[in-house]
Amino acid sequence: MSYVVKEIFYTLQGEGHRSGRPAVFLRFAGCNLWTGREVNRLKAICQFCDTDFVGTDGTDGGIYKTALELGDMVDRIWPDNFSDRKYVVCTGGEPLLQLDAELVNALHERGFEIAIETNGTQLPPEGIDWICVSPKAGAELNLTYGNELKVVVPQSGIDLEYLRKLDFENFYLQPMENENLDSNIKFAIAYCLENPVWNLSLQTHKMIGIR
Ligand SMILES: C[S@@+](CC[C@H](N)C(=O)[O-])C[C@H]1O[C@@H](n2cnc3c(N)ncnc32)[C@H](O)[C@@H]1O
Ligand SMILES: Nc1nc2[nH]cc(C(=O)O)c2c(=O)[nH]1
Ligand code: SF4
Ligand SMILES: [Mg+2]
Repeated sequence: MSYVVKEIFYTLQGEGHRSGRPAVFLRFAGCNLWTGREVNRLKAICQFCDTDFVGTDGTDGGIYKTALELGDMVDRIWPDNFSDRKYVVCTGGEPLLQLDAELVNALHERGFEIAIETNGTQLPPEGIDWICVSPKAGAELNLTYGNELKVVVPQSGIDLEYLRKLDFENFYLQPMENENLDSNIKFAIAYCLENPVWNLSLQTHKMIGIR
């Protein structure tokens, strides 16, 4: 199995429960909820995406022919030493269109703890260490368990009362970045204060100017 990768980079997790944690981000190309092309955005199931996941032209992007080859590249990007803290966040695009048992094994063999950021439409291979699901209105939610549920708000057609009963350890609301960001933040704050199961997740990497 080969892997189509947009980019690989080392940064701090900006969002959710583990925000602030150093991680290699492995961004796969392609998504099942949007082509990634602006001309198709308004026809997409997911219309608010903030990410360019088309093609292989990012840092260390490319088509990796084997899990071993991709595992080696991720390992090369982790700093020397600190081998007990190795952490990779698989994202995209939709990582579960490509992440398979072979790649999970290759990353584990190199000492990585493996996280995913997923839209929840696909089921994961076994062994992923940290699952963050971010459901999308109008898309089937098939992955209903994990470590964190991170809902971008507001989204019409998303039922937060239903979602908070699912089998997750942590529940986050993340304000949608668009022209209404300020009011989206206010909405998320008010909702968390009234429904304290929910915690606020801010996209901190955007505030501090890192990737
Ligand atoms: C680009 S997605 C890639 C992973 C996967 N496809 C997903 O949707 O979870 C990574 C995270 O960014 C969130 N996100 C995307 N666009 C956003 C926006 N405009 N504002 C806030 N969060 C956004 C997603 O909901 C998801 O939690
Ligand atoms: N710093 C940083 N943190 C992130 N957390 C989730 C991201 C993503 O695009 O999946 C992301 C990202 O793109 N950058
Ligand atoms: S599901 Fe994720 S990657 Fe796909 S378009 Fe939506 S936010 Fe972007
Ligand atoms: Mg991002």
